[in-house]
Amino acid sequence: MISPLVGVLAVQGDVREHVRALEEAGARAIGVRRPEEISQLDGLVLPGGESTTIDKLLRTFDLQQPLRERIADGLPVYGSCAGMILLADQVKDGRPDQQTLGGLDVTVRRNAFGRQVDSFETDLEMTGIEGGPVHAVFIRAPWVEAIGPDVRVLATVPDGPAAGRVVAVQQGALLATSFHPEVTGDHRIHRYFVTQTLRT
Ligand SMILES: NC(=O)CC[C@H](N)C(=O)O
Repeated sequence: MISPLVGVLAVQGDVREHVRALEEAGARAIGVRRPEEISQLDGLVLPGGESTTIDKLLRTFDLQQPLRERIADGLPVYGSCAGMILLADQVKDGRPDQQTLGGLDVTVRRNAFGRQVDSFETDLEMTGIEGGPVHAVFIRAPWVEAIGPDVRVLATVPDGPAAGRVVAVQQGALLATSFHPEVTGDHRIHRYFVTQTLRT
């Protein structure tokens, strides 16, 4: 079986960690920063970083339109943190001129966990991920505030001040987490995503 080719958007953010995690999950992984690199992909990861910066660079590098087209065509995409914001149709607390790629029928709130708990870690159960809880690392993370009818909630914060907040969702080929599995050495979410790229 030929392993799928999964791109990691490489304009800003923690690209290398995702490339490594995807390779360990059985994919061929490449950094993507040019429009002509998009058509060959079987899947794409939008990494964490700063969504306003990534948005600007997507437009500068003429990547926004081709990416929107491939997302509309059903390209499997996994967005983590800033990547979740980029996939969301609606953003609260974004910059006034902030745009997204969209496709995921959700409203996310940027930097939602507030200043006191900018960054935190917790263990959570995630639908579709077997073998026990996932260690979730949140870094100035968004959460999901509203979801459309076709969106499945895969994980919520189990306890603490943000208990019940939605932090992992899926809609068809689009997967998004508020947290960063690429920094934990646990590649089950990347494996889950790579499996999704084989289905389409
Ligand atoms: N770790 C992250 O990706 C942080 C996301 C960042 N706060 C943003 O709004 O884009």
